[in-house]
This record gives sequence, C-alpha cells and structure tokens, in this order.
Amino acid sequence: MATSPYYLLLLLIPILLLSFLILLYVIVRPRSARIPIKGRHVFITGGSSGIGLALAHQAAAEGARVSILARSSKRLEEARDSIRLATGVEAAVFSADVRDAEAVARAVNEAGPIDVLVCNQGVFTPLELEKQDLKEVKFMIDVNLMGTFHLIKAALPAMKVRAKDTGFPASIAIMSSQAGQVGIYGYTAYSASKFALRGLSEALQQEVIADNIYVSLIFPPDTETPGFAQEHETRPELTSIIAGSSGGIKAEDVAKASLSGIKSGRFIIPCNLDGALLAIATSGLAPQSSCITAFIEVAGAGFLRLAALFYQWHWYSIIEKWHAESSLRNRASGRL
Ligand SMILES: NC(=O)C1=CN([C@@H]2O[C@H](COP(=O)(O)OP(=O)(O)OC[C@H]3O[C@@H](n4cnc5c(N)ncnc54)[C@H](OP(=O)(O)O)[C@@H]3O)[C@@H](O)[C@H]2O)C=CC1
Ligand SMILES: CCCCCCCCCCCCCCCC(=O)[C@@H](N)CO
Repeated sequence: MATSPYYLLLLLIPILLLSFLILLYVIVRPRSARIPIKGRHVFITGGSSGIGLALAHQAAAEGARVSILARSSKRLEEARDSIRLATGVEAAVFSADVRDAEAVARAVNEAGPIDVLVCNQGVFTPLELEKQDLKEVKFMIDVNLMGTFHLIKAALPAMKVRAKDTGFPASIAIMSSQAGQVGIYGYTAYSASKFALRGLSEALQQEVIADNIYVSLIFPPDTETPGFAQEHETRPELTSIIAGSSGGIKAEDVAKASLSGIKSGRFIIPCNLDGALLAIATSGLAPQSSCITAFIEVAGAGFLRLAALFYQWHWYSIIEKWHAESSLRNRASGRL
C-alpha cells in the first residue's frame, strides 16, 4: 500500500524539530558549565540588606565561604550575626563605598581570591527626569554602574589565577533589574544604569570565557526589601502601576533563582514567569548556553514581540488616562 503523503509529513515534523534542536546544541555559546559554590569563596556586595543578604544566607546554607561588602559597619555586623544564627557560617564583612575604587580594591585584596563575585549593590530613587536633580542621576550611575566596574577591575586578576589553579569555573554575577530590560516611567537614570550593565556583561563574557569565568546578569521584578520599602514611599504613581505589571517577589526567591542560575553558568537569569517572558522578548544577541532555552527564544520571538506591543499599548493607555484625569483634577481645583 503506497504511504500516504500525510504520514510522510507527520514523520517529517519531529525529524525537522530534532535536527533543529541538534543544530542549536552545536551552536549555542558559551558551552554550559557547572559552577560549584560549596567550599568556595562567594563575595557579595550589598550583602547587609535585602537581596544581597538573602543571597548571603542562601550561599552560606549551601556551604560557601561568604564575604559581604557594604558601607554601614553596623548593618554589616547585624547581617553577619543573622547569617551565623541561621547557618552557623561566619561571614567576613568589609565596609567600603563601591564608588571609591581604592577602597574597593583594598577590601577585595583583604578578602582574598574570589570564586563567585556578586555585584549586587544598588540604589534607586525614581522620579520624572524633569524633576530629578542631576546629582541623584549621577549617584545612581556611580553606585550601580561605576561601582560594578570598580569591583570587577579589583577582583578579576586574582579570579583568573584562582580559576586556573583550581580548574573550577568562576562566576561574575551582576544584579540588574527588569527595569534593565525595559525602560519604565520614573526610572530614566535607574534604567540607564541597569541597561548599561547589559552591555558591560555581554562584552565582559567574551573577554573572560577563555579564563573559564562565566558572567551572569540577574533580572528581578519589584522585590520586598528595605530598599524597596523606602522607594515605594516616594516613587511616582505611574512607576508603581507600570512596574507592578510584573508583580512582586520575596528576596529569598530572587536569591534562590540567582544562585541556581549562577551555578549553571547562565548568562540571563530571570526571577519569575513574567521575567522569563521578558528575557525571551529581549534576548537580542545575548549569549545562550542552553539549547532548549535557545529553541524557545527562536520559536517565541514573534509572539513575545506581539505581547510586548500589547504591554506598551496598555502602559501608554494608562499614562494617557492618568494625564487626562490629573488635568481634570487641576481644572476642578482651578489650578490651570
Ligand atoms: N528591591 C527591588 O525591588 C529590586 C532590586 N533590584 C536590585 O537589587 C539590588 C539590591 O537591592 P535591594 O536589596 O532592594 O536594596 P537594599 O537597599 O535593601 O540594600 C542595598 C544594599 O546595597 C548596599 N549599598 C548601597 N549603596 C552602596 C554603596 N555605595 N557602596 C556599597 N554598598 C552599598 C547597602 O548597604 P549600605 O547602605 O550600608 O552601603 C545594602 O547592603 C540592587 O542592585 C537593586 O537595583 C532589582 C530589581 C528589584
Ligand atoms: C513580552 C513579555 C513582557 C512580560 C512582562 C513585562 C513586565 C515588565 C515590568 C517591569 C518591572 C520593573 C521592575 C523594577 C524593579 C526595580 O528595580 C525597582 N523596584 C527598584 O529596585
């Protein structure tokens, strides 16, 4: 009996899919890696509060040797006590302002060679640019971007030697934000500082892969931390509405997602489902070590661009409505 062409087509689809997956497996770069943290030195900046403190707890609980850096010695001591109480691990603490390259170099040299560097420190004071003082703009760029440059410059030489001597891959993980994947009302300076970390990370990964060092970029949504509580008091209403599109998350959940991605040597680390969709929609020319994720990125690009257009349509409708209502309020109060 002649084989119906439909059977051939049905047979052809899984063969084509499998061939495509094999092609992706061959081409994805850098090749995936396992980065152990048990017994290794994890250095976390901003480790005295919020996400950084949750990361320090998680890393200590997984058997890492933990160092935390921040400005306030008091908060560092309190963080060290909480880590000891929860995990029995004695974290090393270093007080320095990441804006001071020499202070950072001193702290990193004192801490000794690092296996996993987590550049987590960050500040965020959302406000419409027109109202924002340029000093605040510079402050966010200096802490979030220049501070990260200072840390990597100080830690990289010894990390290279250490990775070579131990034969284990090392990791440089940088804390971005979903506001580092999409610009959000009120976050002109903050988004700029976080988008810049994307360019830094993509370029740096090409520079350090030969030294068995993997770069990870972490993209949390709004996260319940002391910094966020402070931010929430002053951020513009439209910022809260638009940023709220991705919901909120606990610092512990960001820490778990971050460490899991770091240990797998993943370049882009989302922290929730919206973040996973956002990561695919903004994958661009980012490195990708997983052929499955690469397949989803290729297959989902078109649909997710459509979803992104719907999000923009929704956000601009909210902005338009907000301005219409506020001009009605102003007219009603006779302020126009
Ligand atoms: N909370 C959120 O909604 C989200 C946060 N993020 C990012 O996560 C990171 C941590 O945020 P979060 O945990 O909320 O922040 P917190 O404000 O709770 O903690 C910030 C930490 O950074 C330290 N820090 C601040 N400025 C400096 C500096 N100049 N030098 C050294 N250390 C500094 C603080 O210690 P000290 O003040 O003593 O120096 C503190 O340990 C940031 O990069 C932020 O952009 C990303 C997405 C969402
Ligand atoms: C195509 C699919 C799209 C999927 C959903 C996109 C939703 C994007 C929302 C952006 C949220 C920005 C949060 C910033 C958090 C932060 O960094 C501040 N709290 C300061 O710390």
